[in-house]
Amino acid sequence: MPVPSIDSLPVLADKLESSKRAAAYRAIDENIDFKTDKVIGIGSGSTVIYAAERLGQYLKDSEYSDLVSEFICIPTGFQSRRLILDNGLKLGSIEENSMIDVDFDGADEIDDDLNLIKGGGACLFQEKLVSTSSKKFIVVADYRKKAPKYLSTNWKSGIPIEIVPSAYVRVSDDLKKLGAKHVIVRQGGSAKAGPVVTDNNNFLIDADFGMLENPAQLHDKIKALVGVVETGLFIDNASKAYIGNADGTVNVFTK
Ligand SMILES: O=C(CO)[C@H](O)[C@H](O)COP(=O)(O)O
Repeated sequence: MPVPSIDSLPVLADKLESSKRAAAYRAIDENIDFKTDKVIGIGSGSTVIYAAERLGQYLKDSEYSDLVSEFICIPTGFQSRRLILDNGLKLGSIEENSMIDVDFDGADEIDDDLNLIKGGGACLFQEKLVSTSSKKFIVVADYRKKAPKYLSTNWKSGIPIEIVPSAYVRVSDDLKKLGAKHVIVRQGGSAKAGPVVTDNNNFLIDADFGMLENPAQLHDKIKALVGVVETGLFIDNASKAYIGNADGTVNVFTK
């Protein structure tokens, strides 16, 4: 079955979903070299669902199927493993494939320099492991994610930080000393009494530092705290961002 052209797709009733699908489909169409790429990163969240779906469409197209069936897809967590398997793609591990050709992932906020806040879906450590192991890291997102200037303008939940569970009091105190206005250990809400536990059996802290004029410097300071595994600030990592609009058009930002 040939890969459907983006223009021929039925319009989705939900404009936000349309924008995510348009961004992810175009990102896949324009950033995989089907002849030379072999190892593909598949991130987490609701937008990357459409990236895995598009790759699944290529798998069913006889012109591409032999090549795509040989692709090894590297997940960034439990949800992304399922996306790979549910779309018929070959699941691989980062232990066996430490060099990734191209990675597709979502973001919670994106600034003009393509610095990102990630971790809204609690997968930031594996997302960073995969994105920083990739020759190209392509961000797929909807129109709500572009910061007018500074990160933490639209994303108000704070910077997600993965921490070793026993260090949560110490790291919370240290983050306040670094200037965080509000620090919480992320809770499971009605789905779980107590903290969210990541795919790596760690906790997450969301730390609100207000708008970030120098995200690189803040990342370095947080990363240096004892107990911090990784921060959700992705600095100088993304190669391009595909941001879908409500009308189905897509803006592409390049570094
Ligand atoms: O960082 C993430 C998960 O840890 C996601 O990529 C981020 O939250 C974006 O998700 P969505 O595409 O659902 O907006």
